[in-house]
Amino acid sequence: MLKQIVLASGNAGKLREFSQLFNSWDIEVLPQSEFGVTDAEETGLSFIENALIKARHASQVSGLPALADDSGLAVDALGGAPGIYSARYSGDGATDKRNNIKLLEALEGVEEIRRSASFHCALAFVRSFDDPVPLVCNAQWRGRILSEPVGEQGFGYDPLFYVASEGMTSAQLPREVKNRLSHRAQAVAQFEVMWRENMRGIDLAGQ
Ligand SMILES: O=c1nc[nH]c2c1ncn2[C@H]1C[C@H](O)[C@@H](COP(=O)(O)OP(=O)(O)OP(=O)(O)O)O1
Ligand SMILES: [Mg+2]
Repeated sequence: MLKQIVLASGNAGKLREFSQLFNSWDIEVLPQSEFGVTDAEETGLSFIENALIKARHASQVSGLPALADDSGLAVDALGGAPGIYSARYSGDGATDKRNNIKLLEALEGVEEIRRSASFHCALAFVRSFDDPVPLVCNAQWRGRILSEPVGEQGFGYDPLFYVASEGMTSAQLPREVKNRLSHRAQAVAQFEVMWRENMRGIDLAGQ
């Protein structure tokens, strides 16, 4: 029987990537919206704390195991900002576009060699809302922030994130390439190892 887990995210770009990343798994990963789960307040001080908050919230509302992703962009020249505040960087009513504009303003005049940055992704998986032994993983992807957006694919800060090994931004990468290299892809690969070690033979919420 197909096992169901809730994906604790309201971000359409992430949900698209996860549906591809989990494509070959024998579990059904359903977005939190299908269970009426609304956004949790991200009050943590780290990606992993926020991922846990989101996963526990989605599990509590849905009654199912839940997986959450908390991710963001840390720019070295900005002391790691916007970091866990990446989605809220441009304040109330923040959008990807406004966040990108704010980032370009913050980096105005900063020379190319000092524009290094990392995407971070923390994943948290809980079997139930009060799971005392969640599965957690963390990964990062190094790049450099361009001076103007390039590319139409992906979401968030992708048009500004230049990936040297590919010679293009993550918004220009074919999605299967982003889904091989990205912080999220690497975190899911770690998660797959943990899943195999920890979940073998475990009944998911009695399913
Ligand atoms: O691969 C990525 N490519 C580009 N940008 C990215 C990526 N991964 C995270 N990001 C940016 C988007 C957002 O500004 C922040 C995530 O914030 P984060 O709170 O984890 O997600 P969110 O609020 O959009 O949705 P949700 O919390 O429901 O999962 O980092
Ligand atoms: Mg969020």
